[in-house]
Amino acid sequence: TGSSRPQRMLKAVQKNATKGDPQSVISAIDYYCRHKEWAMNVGDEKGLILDSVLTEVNPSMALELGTYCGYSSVRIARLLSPNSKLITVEFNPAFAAIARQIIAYAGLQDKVTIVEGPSADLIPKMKERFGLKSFDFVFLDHWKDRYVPDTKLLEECGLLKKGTVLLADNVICPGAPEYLKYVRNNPRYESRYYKSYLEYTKAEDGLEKSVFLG
Ligand SMILES: O=C(NCCCCCn1ccnc1)c1cc(-c2ccc(F)cc2)cc(O)c1O
Ligand SMILES: [Mg+2]
Repeated sequence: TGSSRPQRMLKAVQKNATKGDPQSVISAIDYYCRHKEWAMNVGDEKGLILDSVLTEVNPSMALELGTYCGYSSVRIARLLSPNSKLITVEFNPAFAAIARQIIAYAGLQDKVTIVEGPSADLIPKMKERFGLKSFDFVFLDHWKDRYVPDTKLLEECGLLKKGTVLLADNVICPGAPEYLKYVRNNPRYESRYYKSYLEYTKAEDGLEKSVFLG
């Protein structure tokens, strides 16, 4: 059997990026996925919006739901202050194995913890496992029908505090209509849509930024 798309992406990073240089890892993946083989990374255009929101929030504790190959983990971790951390949740062990190698290649392994398993099971264990009180920033990029239940779970587990920023990928394509309804009609959130494009394509997509009001 041949290689997988994530394995080919890792090879492209090892071939074209410089070890310990996160920006070169990001550029190598974006080049590969734009010119060789599409893949579901947040990508360079939506990535710039992610960067700007991150710089504004400057989180101490960040959570990512949906690691895939670690592209957005690298984008997030490269912008974190010293002693700040990213926890990223991946359901698929094969994805997690590649992500671990790509994050390590970028030299960001000390800032990122990858946890494997269903977010529904892992979220309620976060406080005890990582000794954390709450997250300042959450990037939602996993199964689109899990955005609402996992947001409710984060609320119920007391993992959101006043001012926590949720940023959701793909709210247009593939789409997360229930999530948009949930955060936009909810007095506990202040929401805003950032129009952009589906990674490496001309199709519309965008990010929804929602501030938890406590
Ligand atoms: O499905 C996506 N992501 C979830 C992957 C599995 C998550 C597993 N997991 C991790 C933790 N808990 C569960 C996704 C899809 C697309 C897309 C867009 C157009 C198209 F034609 C095909 C696909 C674009 C994205 O940007 C995406 O993020
Ligand atoms: Mg996505």
